[in-house]
Amino acid sequence: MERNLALVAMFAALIAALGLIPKLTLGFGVPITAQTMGVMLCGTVLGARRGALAVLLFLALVALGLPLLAGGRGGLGVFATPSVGFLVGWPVAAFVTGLIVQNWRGNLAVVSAVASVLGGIVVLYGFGVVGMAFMLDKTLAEAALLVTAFIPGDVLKAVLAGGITSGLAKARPNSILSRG
Ligand SMILES: O=C(O)CCCC[C@@H]1SC[C@@H]2NC(=O)N[C@@H]21
Repeated sequence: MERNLALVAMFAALIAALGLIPKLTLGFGVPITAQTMGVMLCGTVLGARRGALAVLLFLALVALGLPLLAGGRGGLGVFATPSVGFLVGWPVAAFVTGLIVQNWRGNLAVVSAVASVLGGIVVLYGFGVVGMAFMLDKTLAEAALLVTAFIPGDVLKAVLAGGITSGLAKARPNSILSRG
């Protein structure tokens, strides 16, 4: 129990730490950020439930005003930006990513990378597109076209998440809760 809580807090802190890497804000107001890789890692390492909880804890701290989003942003205002769909989708992305890793045996690096693509890109972009269409007053098709700008970076993050998860499993097998 205490160990679960500590790991959830540690991964919320990991997402915050990845926010120290400078973001690149695109013309339509949603940044390219390394924090998405933290969301993927929450799922691949902690599994569905604990991974989603870590992301929810991170978002709760952001909502309370802590400047933990890349570029030092925080507060309820960030949920009224074109990023809102992605932010709402982050816990779901971690959950789906974790669910896939928990249920799919096979090479951990490959499974984690593929799970990160499915949860952290396919599912997450669904939320992101709806949020962007709403906030930017665009059609779903127009918003979907805009998010393609994130694909190369996010695929790279998914591959990195796979490698990091597999490396962690070799160094500290007990830390991989998704394969418990
Ligand atoms: O910091 C924010 O405003 C939230 C950012 C949400 C960014 C989304 S997550 C998926 C896609 N990949 C990125 O690198 N950025 C977007």
